[in-house]
Amino acid sequence: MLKNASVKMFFPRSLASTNGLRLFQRSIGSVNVLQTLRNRGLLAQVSEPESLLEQKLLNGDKIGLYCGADPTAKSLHLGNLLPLMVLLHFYIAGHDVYTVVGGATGQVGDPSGRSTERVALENSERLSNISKIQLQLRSFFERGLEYYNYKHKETSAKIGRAIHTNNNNWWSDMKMLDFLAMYGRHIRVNTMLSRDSVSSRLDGKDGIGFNEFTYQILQAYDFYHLNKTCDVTVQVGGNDQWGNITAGIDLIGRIGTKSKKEDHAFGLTVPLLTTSTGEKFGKSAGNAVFIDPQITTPFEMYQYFMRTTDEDVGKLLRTFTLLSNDFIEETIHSGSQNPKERSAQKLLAREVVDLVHGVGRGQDAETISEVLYGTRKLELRASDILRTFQDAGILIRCDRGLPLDQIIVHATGCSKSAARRKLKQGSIYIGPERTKVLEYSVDLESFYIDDRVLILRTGKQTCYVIEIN
Ligand SMILES: Nc1ncnc2c1ncn2[C@@H]1O[C@H](COP(=O)(O)OP(=O)(O)OP(=O)(O)O)[C@@H](O)[C@H]1O
Ligand SMILES: N[C@@H](Cc1ccc(O)cc1)C(=O)O
Repeated sequence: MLKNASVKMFFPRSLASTNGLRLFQRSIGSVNVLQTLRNRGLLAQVSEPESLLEQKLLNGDKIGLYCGADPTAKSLHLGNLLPLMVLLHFYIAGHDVYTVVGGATGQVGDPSGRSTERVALENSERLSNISKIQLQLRSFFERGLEYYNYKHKETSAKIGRAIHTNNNNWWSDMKMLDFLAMYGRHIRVNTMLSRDSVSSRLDGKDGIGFNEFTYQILQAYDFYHLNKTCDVTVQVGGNDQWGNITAGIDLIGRIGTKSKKEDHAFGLTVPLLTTSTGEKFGKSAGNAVFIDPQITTPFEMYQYFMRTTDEDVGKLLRTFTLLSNDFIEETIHSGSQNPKERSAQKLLAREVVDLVHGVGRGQDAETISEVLYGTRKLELRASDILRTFQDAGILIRCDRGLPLDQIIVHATGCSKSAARRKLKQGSIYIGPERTKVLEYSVDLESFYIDDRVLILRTGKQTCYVIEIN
């Protein structure tokens, strides 16, 4: 949580509002979604025959796609959103998307991309993670659609269906003997051994546990099950999931389904979002930005994107928003005339917060940023400031009539003598105009915004918003 907004400085200026069709990704309909994804840098690998999938899309065929997430944490993070963005593009183009929370697979542990075995979670923790992640998956598509509709006012898009499920639904009644008898012969151990997630562990001194070794079979069967029961033909995941996804394609290919023998299953992977040092951005690397507002507040997410470098901002705008590539290019080009404004970063931060936390939350985060950083003359009303700071959990309350030294003590937690020292040293500024004050006995009334809000700055870096009751 943000602790009363101790801040790093950046100085964005407001960018003109981005509503309107011109700015936005068009409804895709029979347009080739694969090409859209490629243009946005959202495709790492597509399984063959790629041209067949492309043709289906161009024919206007409706397809079913899925992506899974294991309940290994309380919350999804930004890295997990990449494959979900791919599903969102298909969803708004009229295709059906399925999400699978790994109630069953989460008990086993995916070895993909890891050099050590996962630590098993307590049942209670896993169950709690499952319900939180299910809610997040549902809300991602609801908010994604809301975000899309808000911007794309001209036509009602041809939306598909978003269906959310848990692989425990089909694994809980599965008997081991039945599974081995029915599917064991279709699964080749030599292929399993050759997958990166397994082969990379075979030479290490700890090897790999049987649980993690069999993980690919579970995910392969999930794909087979969804293919058979819901007509899902495409699985989407991060590029580290390629082995598990192709295991599913192999299984579907070997067993086939009577009704649609000619039907192929496909895999699409997204490039892994990495840190500047090339590490996968996620839970295991401990560098995740979570989408649960209790863990990473919308304002912290906004700040995270505001810190994007000029080199990365275009890529992230294409990845994490539905704004059209033309509009993104235009923004970056006009932003480069005045780099201090960081207008592309500001657009990115506002759009992603809107998409993840709901339309309007990006503007709220921008409001907080303007108050905290005093980037321009403050024209906000007290009610807007109070609501946004209250929602962000960083509003401080004080009784009317308290002298300034006591307000400083209350806001910062320092001692009364330290507060008076700060005043004497000239490091206290108050009010929207950042007026330097040296005396604790100063009359505060004239510095209040709408007679209810006091902005207090201690030094250049830290700002507090105080509601005067
Ligand atoms: N940094 C990332 N970039 C792109 N996709 C990612 C990233 N991190 C996770 N994913 C994808 O999100 C989906 C769900 O992943 P999962 O729930 O296992 O999270 P994870 O962060 O990969 O977990 P862990 O770090 O514990 O391995 C998978 O398809 C995975 O490839
Ligand atoms: N193995 C995936 C999660 C997943 C689970 C079940 C599936 O059917 C698909 C994907 C991961 O760890 O990222």
